[in-house]
Amino acid sequence: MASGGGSSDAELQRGFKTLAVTRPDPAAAVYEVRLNRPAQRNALSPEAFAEIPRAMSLLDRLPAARAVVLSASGPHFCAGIELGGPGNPLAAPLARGADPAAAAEGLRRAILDMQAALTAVELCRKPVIAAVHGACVGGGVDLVAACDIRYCSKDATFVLKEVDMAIVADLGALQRLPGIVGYGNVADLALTGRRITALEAKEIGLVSRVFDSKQELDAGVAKIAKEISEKSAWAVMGTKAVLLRSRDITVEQGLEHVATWNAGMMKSNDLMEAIKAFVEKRKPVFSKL
Ligand SMILES: CC/C=C\C=C\CC(=O)SCCNC(=O)CCNC(=O)[C@H](O)C(C)(C)COP(=O)(O)OP(=O)(O)OC[C@H]1O[C@@H](n2cnc3c(N)ncnc32)[C@H](O)[C@@H]1OP(=O)(O)O
Repeated sequence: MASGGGSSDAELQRGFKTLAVTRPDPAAAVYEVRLNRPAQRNALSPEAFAEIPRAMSLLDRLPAARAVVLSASGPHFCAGIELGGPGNPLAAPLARGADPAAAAEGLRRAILDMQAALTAVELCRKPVIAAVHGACVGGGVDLVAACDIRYCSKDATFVLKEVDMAIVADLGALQRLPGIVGYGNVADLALTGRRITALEAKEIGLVSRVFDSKQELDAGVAKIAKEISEKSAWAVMGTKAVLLRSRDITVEQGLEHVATWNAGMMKSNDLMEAIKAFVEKRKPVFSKL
Protein backbone atom coordinates (compact mmCIF):
# COMPACT_ATOMS: atom_id res chain seq x y z
CA MET A 1 0.00 0.00 0.00
CA ALA A 2 1.33 3.43 -0.84
CA SER A 3 1.51 5.95 1.98
CA GLY A 4 -2.06 6.60 0.87
CA GLY A 5 -3.50 10.06 1.34
CA GLY A 6 -0.67 11.51 3.42
CA SER A 7 -2.14 10.73 6.84
CA SER A 8 0.40 11.51 9.56
CA ASP A 9 0.49 11.20 13.34
CA ALA A 10 0.10 14.99 13.56
CA GLU A 11 -3.01 14.86 11.39
CA LEU A 12 -4.37 12.07 13.54
CA GLN A 13 -3.92 14.02 16.77
CA ARG A 14 -5.44 17.15 15.32
CA GLY A 15 -9.09 17.94 15.12
CA PHE A 16 -10.65 15.25 17.27
CA LYS A 17 -12.77 16.47 20.16
CA THR A 18 -14.51 13.31 21.29
CA LEU A 19 -11.66 10.90 20.56
CA ALA A 20 -7.97 10.63 21.39
CA VAL A 21 -6.17 9.02 18.47
CA THR A 22 -2.62 8.11 19.39
CA ARG A 23 0.26 5.74 18.80
CA PRO A 24 1.03 4.80 22.43
CA ASP A 25 4.21 2.82 21.68
CA PRO A 26 6.42 4.18 18.88
CA ALA A 27 7.95 0.70 18.57
CA ALA A 28 4.59 -0.85 17.71
CA ALA A 29 2.52 -0.27 14.56
CA VAL A 30 -0.58 -0.04 16.74
CA TYR A 31 -2.88 2.98 17.07
CA GLU A 32 -5.36 3.59 19.83
CA VAL A 33 -8.72 5.26 19.28
CA ARG A 34 -9.95 6.25 22.73
CA LEU A 35 -13.51 7.48 23.37
CA ASN A 36 -12.64 10.60 25.29
CA ARG A 37 -15.64 12.27 26.92
CA PRO A 38 -15.31 10.73 30.36
CA ALA A 39 -17.51 13.34 32.09
CA GLN A 40 -20.38 12.26 29.82
CA ARG A 41 -19.38 8.60 30.16
CA ASN A 42 -18.40 8.66 26.48
CA ALA A 43 -22.01 9.01 25.37
CA LEU A 44 -22.09 9.09 21.56
CA SER A 45 -22.84 12.64 20.38
CA PRO A 46 -23.26 13.82 16.77
CA GLU A 47 -19.59 14.88 16.90
CA ALA A 48 -18.55 11.38 17.97
CA PHE A 49 -20.57 9.90 15.13
CA ALA A 50 -18.68 12.22 12.74
CA GLU A 51 -15.26 11.54 14.26
CA ILE A 52 -15.37 7.74 14.53
CA PRO A 53 -15.54 7.19 10.72
CA ARG A 54 -12.93 9.92 10.16
CA ALA A 55 -10.50 8.21 12.56
CA MET A 56 -11.17 4.79 11.04
CA SER A 57 -10.67 6.07 7.52
CA LEU A 58 -7.38 7.77 8.46
CA LEU A 59 -6.09 4.60 10.13
CA ASP A 60 -7.24 2.52 7.19
CA ARG A 61 -4.97 4.59 4.96
CA LEU A 62 -2.07 5.00 7.39
CA PRO A 63 0.74 2.52 6.58
CA ALA A 64 2.12 2.76 10.13
CA ALA A 65 -1.17 1.49 11.56
CA ARG A 66 -1.35 -2.30 11.33
CA ALA A 67 -3.75 -2.86 14.23
CA VAL A 68 -6.17 -0.57 16.07
CA VAL A 69 -7.30 -0.66 19.70
CA LEU A 70 -10.66 0.92 20.56
CA SER A 71 -10.72 1.89 24.23
CA ALA A 72 -12.26 4.55 26.47
CA SER A 73 -11.32 7.15 29.09
CA GLY A 74 -12.96 7.43 32.50
CA PRO A 75 -14.89 4.93 34.59
CA HIS A 76 -16.98 3.46 31.75
CA PHE A 77 -16.52 2.43 28.15
CA CYS A 78 -19.65 4.02 26.70
CA ALA A 79 -23.08 5.18 27.94
CA GLY A 80 -24.67 4.68 24.50
CA ILE A 81 -26.27 7.41 22.45
CA GLU A 82 -26.26 10.87 23.98
CA LEU A 83 -29.70 11.34 25.45
CA GLY A 84 -31.49 14.61 26.05
CA GLY A 85 -30.96 18.08 24.65
CA PRO A 86 -29.44 19.06 21.32
CA GLY A 87 -26.62 16.53 21.86
CA ASN A 88 -29.01 13.72 21.00
CA PRO A 89 -28.14 12.91 17.36
CA LEU A 90 -31.83 12.37 16.64
CA ALA A 91 -33.01 15.64 18.21
CA ALA A 92 -32.95 17.71 15.01
CA PRO A 93 -34.82 15.23 12.78
CA LEU A 94 -37.33 14.56 15.59
CA ALA A 95 -37.98 18.29 15.82
CA ARG A 96 -38.96 18.48 12.12
CA GLY A 97 -42.50 17.58 13.06
CA ALA A 98 -44.56 19.84 10.78
CA ASP A 99 -44.63 17.30 7.96
CA PRO A 100 -44.55 13.72 9.27
CA ALA A 101 -42.98 12.55 5.99
CA ALA A 102 -40.13 15.07 6.32
CA ALA A 103 -39.58 14.04 9.93
CA ALA A 104 -39.58 10.35 8.98
CA GLU A 105 -37.15 10.88 6.12
CA GLY A 106 -34.94 13.04 8.37
CA LEU A 107 -34.90 10.31 11.02
CA ARG A 108 -34.16 7.61 8.46
CA ARG A 109 -31.24 9.63 7.09
CA ALA A 110 -29.91 10.30 10.60
CA ILE A 111 -30.12 6.61 11.56
CA LEU A 112 -28.43 5.54 8.30
CA ASP A 113 -25.62 8.06 8.95
CA MET A 114 -25.09 6.75 12.49
CA GLN A 115 -25.09 3.17 11.19
CA ALA A 116 -22.48 4.16 8.60
CA ALA A 117 -20.33 5.71 11.34
CA LEU A 118 -20.15 2.38 13.17
CA THR A 119 -19.80 0.37 9.95
CA ALA A 120 -16.62 2.41 9.35
CA VAL A 121 -15.03 0.24 12.05
CA GLU A 122 -15.72 -2.80 9.86
CA LEU A 123 -14.59 -0.99 6.73
CA CYS A 124 -11.19 -0.20 8.25
CA ARG A 125 -9.01 -2.92 6.71
CA LYS A 126 -6.82 -3.11 9.82
CA PRO A 127 -8.12 -5.30 12.67
CA VAL A 128 -9.91 -3.32 15.38
CA ILE A 129 -9.76 -4.69 18.93
CA ALA A 130 -12.28 -3.39 21.47
CA ALA A 131 -10.96 -3.07 25.04
CA VAL A 132 -14.04 -2.61 27.22
CA HIS A 133 -14.11 -1.63 30.88
CA GLY A 134 -17.03 -0.53 33.05
CA ALA A 135 -20.44 -0.06 31.50
CA CYS A 136 -21.02 -0.63 27.79
CA VAL A 137 -24.58 0.47 27.05
CA GLY A 138 -26.84 0.52 23.98
CA GLY A 139 -24.93 2.20 21.17
CA GLY A 140 -21.71 1.15 22.92
CA VAL A 141 -22.67 -2.48 22.30
CA ASP A 142 -23.41 -1.64 18.65
CA LEU A 143 -19.95 -0.10 18.43
CA VAL A 144 -18.09 -3.10 19.86
CA ALA A 145 -20.17 -5.47 17.72
CA ALA A 146 -18.54 -3.83 14.67
CA CYS A 147 -15.04 -4.56 16.04
CA ASP A 148 -13.12 -7.67 15.02
CA ILE A 149 -12.08 -8.79 18.52
CA ARG A 150 -13.58 -7.88 21.89
CA TYR A 151 -11.74 -8.12 25.20
CA CYS A 152 -12.87 -6.68 28.53
CA SER A 153 -11.91 -6.28 32.16
CA LYS A 154 -13.72 -8.08 34.98
CA ASP A 155 -15.72 -4.97 35.91
CA ALA A 156 -17.28 -4.67 32.43
CA THR A 157 -21.03 -4.93 31.94
CA PHE A 158 -23.01 -4.99 28.72
CA VAL A 159 -26.63 -4.03 28.14
CA LEU A 160 -28.81 -3.61 25.06
CA LYS A 161 -31.01 -1.03 26.67
CA GLU A 162 -32.94 0.11 23.63
CA VAL A 163 -36.04 -2.00 24.38
CA ASP A 164 -36.39 -0.13 27.68
CA MET A 165 -36.06 3.18 25.81
CA ALA A 166 -39.05 2.05 23.74
CA ILE A 167 -37.10 1.66 20.51
CA VAL A 168 -35.64 -1.13 18.37
CA ALA A 169 -31.83 -1.24 18.53
CA ASP A 170 -30.86 0.11 15.12
CA LEU A 171 -27.10 0.59 14.97
CA GLY A 172 -25.99 -2.93 14.12
CA ALA A 173 -26.26 -5.07 17.26
CA LEU A 174 -29.28 -7.00 15.97
CA GLN A 175 -27.54 -7.60 12.66
CA ARG A 176 -23.98 -8.33 13.83
CA LEU A 177 -24.43 -10.04 17.18
CA PRO A 178 -26.25 -13.18 15.95
CA GLY A 179 -23.05 -14.19 14.15
CA ILE A 180 -21.05 -13.50 17.29
CA VAL A 181 -23.17 -14.85 20.17
CA GLY A 182 -25.99 -16.67 18.33
CA TYR A 183 -29.61 -15.65 17.71
CA GLY A 184 -30.90 -16.94 21.05
CA ASN A 185 -28.45 -14.93 23.12
CA VAL A 186 -29.10 -11.72 21.14
CA ALA A 187 -32.85 -12.25 21.48
CA ASP A 188 -32.37 -12.72 25.24
CA LEU A 189 -30.30 -9.55 25.61
CA ALA A 190 -32.33 -7.39 23.21
CA LEU A 191 -35.79 -8.42 24.43
CA THR A 192 -35.08 -8.35 28.16
CA GLY A 193 -32.68 -5.40 28.18
CA ARG A 194 -30.85 -7.15 31.01
CA ARG A 195 -27.33 -6.20 31.96
CA ILE A 196 -24.74 -8.97 31.77
CA THR A 197 -21.39 -9.21 33.51
CA ALA A 198 -18.01 -9.75 31.90
CA LEU A 199 -18.15 -13.42 32.84
CA GLU A 200 -21.50 -13.95 31.15
CA ALA A 201 -20.25 -11.97 28.14
CA LYS A 202 -17.34 -14.43 27.95
CA GLU A 203 -19.67 -17.41 28.37
CA ILE A 204 -21.82 -16.40 25.38
CA GLY A 205 -18.84 -15.35 23.26
CA LEU A 206 -19.50 -11.59 23.26
CA VAL A 207 -15.93 -11.14 24.46
CA SER A 208 -13.18 -13.64 23.87
CA ARG A 209 -11.10 -12.82 26.94
CA VAL A 210 -11.62 -11.23 30.38
CA PHE A 211 -8.72 -9.52 32.17
CA ASP A 212 -8.63 -9.06 35.94
CA SER A 213 -8.35 -5.27 35.85
CA LYS A 214 -8.41 -2.30 33.46
CA GLN A 215 -4.63 -2.06 33.81
CA GLU A 216 -4.20 -5.71 32.81
CA LEU A 217 -6.71 -5.23 29.99
CA ASP A 218 -4.73 -2.30 28.58
CA ALA A 219 -1.41 -4.13 28.85
CA GLY A 220 -2.84 -7.40 27.50
CA VAL A 221 -4.56 -5.76 24.56
CA ALA A 222 -1.46 -3.71 23.69
CA LYS A 223 0.59 -6.93 23.65
CA ILE A 224 -1.89 -8.82 21.48
CA ALA A 225 -2.29 -5.87 19.09
CA LYS A 226 1.50 -5.61 18.74
CA GLU A 227 1.73 -9.33 17.98
CA ILE A 228 -0.91 -8.97 15.26
CA SER A 229 0.84 -5.87 13.88
CA GLU A 230 4.05 -7.87 13.42
CA LYS A 231 2.39 -10.50 11.23
CA SER A 232 2.15 -10.10 7.46
CA ALA A 233 -0.17 -7.11 6.96
CA TRP A 234 -1.46 -8.68 3.73
CA ALA A 235 -2.41 -11.85 5.60
CA VAL A 236 -4.01 -9.92 8.48
CA MET A 237 -6.01 -7.55 6.27
CA GLY A 238 -6.92 -10.44 3.98
CA THR A 239 -8.17 -12.52 6.91
CA LYS A 240 -10.40 -9.63 8.08
CA ALA A 241 -11.71 -9.03 4.55
CA VAL A 242 -12.43 -12.71 3.90
CA LEU A 243 -14.04 -13.28 7.31
CA LEU A 244 -16.37 -10.30 6.87
CA ARG A 245 -17.29 -11.21 3.28
CA SER A 246 -17.83 -14.85 4.22
CA ARG A 247 -20.23 -13.79 7.00
CA ASP A 248 -22.70 -12.45 4.45
CA ILE A 249 -22.54 -15.06 1.65
CA THR A 250 -22.87 -18.85 1.31
CA VAL A 251 -20.01 -21.22 2.15
CA GLU A 252 -19.65 -21.98 -1.56
CA GLN A 253 -19.41 -18.28 -2.45
CA GLY A 254 -17.00 -17.71 0.43
CA LEU A 255 -14.68 -20.48 -0.75
CA GLU A 256 -14.73 -19.02 -4.25
CA HIS A 257 -13.95 -15.58 -2.83
CA VAL A 258 -10.97 -16.76 -0.76
CA ALA A 259 -9.59 -18.76 -3.69
CA THR A 260 -9.63 -15.63 -5.85
CA TRP A 261 -8.16 -13.58 -3.01
CA ASN A 262 -5.29 -15.97 -2.42
CA ALA A 263 -4.66 -16.45 -6.13
CA GLY A 264 -3.66 -12.79 -6.14
CA MET A 265 -2.13 -12.44 -2.70
CA MET A 266 0.00 -15.61 -2.63
CA LYS A 267 2.42 -13.76 -4.89
CA SER A 268 3.38 -11.61 -1.89
CA ASN A 269 6.99 -11.26 -0.77
CA ASP A 270 5.71 -12.06 2.73
CA LEU A 271 4.90 -15.67 1.82
CA MET A 272 8.41 -16.20 0.42
CA GLU A 273 9.84 -14.61 3.57
CA ALA A 274 7.69 -16.85 5.84
CA ILE A 275 8.95 -19.99 4.06
CA LYS A 276 12.56 -18.76 4.06
CA ALA A 277 12.39 -17.87 7.77
CA PHE A 278 10.95 -21.32 8.57
CA VAL A 279 13.79 -23.04 6.70
CA GLU A 280 16.38 -20.76 8.33
CA LYS A 281 14.78 -21.24 11.78
CA ARG A 282 14.35 -17.51 12.44
CA LYS A 283 11.54 -15.02 12.97
CA PRO A 284 10.22 -13.68 9.64
CA VAL A 285 10.56 -10.00 8.85
CA PHE A 286 7.55 -8.97 6.82
CA SER A 287 7.31 -6.08 4.39
CA LYS A 288 6.12 -2.64 5.42
CA LEU A 289 2.86 -1.33 4.02
C1 LIG B 1 -33.86 9.18 20.68
C2 LIG B 1 -32.79 8.18 20.90
C3 LIG B 1 -33.30 7.12 21.70
C4 LIG B 1 -32.69 6.05 22.02
C5 LIG B 1 -31.37 5.60 21.63
C6 LIG B 1 -30.97 4.45 22.06
C7 LIG B 1 -29.64 3.89 21.85
C8 LIG B 1 -28.93 3.72 23.14
O1 LIG B 1 -27.76 3.93 23.20
S1 LIG B 1 -29.87 3.20 24.48
C9 LIG B 1 -28.84 3.51 25.85
C10 LIG B 1 -28.88 4.92 26.30
N1 LIG B 1 -28.00 5.08 27.40
C11 LIG B 1 -28.35 4.93 28.67
O2 LIG B 1 -29.47 4.69 29.01
C12 LIG B 1 -27.20 5.05 29.65
C13 LIG B 1 -27.46 6.09 30.66
N2 LIG B 1 -26.33 6.19 31.56
C14 LIG B 1 -26.08 5.35 32.57
O3 LIG B 1 -26.73 4.34 32.75
C15 LIG B 1 -24.99 5.74 33.51
O4 LIG B 1 -24.67 7.08 33.28
C16 LIG B 1 -23.71 4.88 33.41
C17 LIG B 1 -23.20 4.79 31.99
C18 LIG B 1 -23.97 3.49 33.96
C19 LIG B 1 -22.61 5.55 34.28
O5 LIG B 1 -23.05 5.75 35.60
P1 LIG B 1 -22.27 6.76 36.57
O6 LIG B 1 -20.82 6.50 36.50
O7 LIG B 1 -22.94 6.70 37.90
O8 LIG B 1 -22.47 8.18 35.91
P2 LIG B 1 -23.75 9.15 35.93
O9 LIG B 1 -23.70 9.98 37.15
O10 LIG B 1 -24.98 8.40 35.64
O11 LIG B 1 -23.45 10.05 34.63
C20 LIG B 1 -22.38 10.99 34.63
C21 LIG B 1 -22.75 12.09 33.66
O12 LIG B 1 -22.86 11.51 32.37
C22 LIG B 1 -24.14 11.83 31.82
N3 LIG B 1 -24.59 10.73 30.95
C23 LIG B 1 -24.55 9.43 31.19
N4 LIG B 1 -25.06 8.74 30.16
C24 LIG B 1 -25.47 9.66 29.26
C25 LIG B 1 -26.09 9.56 27.98
N5 LIG B 1 -26.38 8.38 27.38
N6 LIG B 1 -26.37 10.71 27.35
C26 LIG B 1 -26.06 11.90 27.87
N7 LIG B 1 -25.46 12.05 29.09
C27 LIG B 1 -25.16 10.95 29.77
C28 LIG B 1 -25.04 11.96 33.04
O13 LIG B 1 -26.18 12.68 32.71
C29 LIG B 1 -24.12 12.68 33.99
O14 LIG B 1 -24.08 14.04 33.61
P3 LIG B 1 -24.06 15.19 34.73
O15 LIG B 1 -24.08 16.46 33.93
O16 LIG B 1 -22.78 14.97 35.48
O17 LIG B 1 -25.27 14.99 35.56
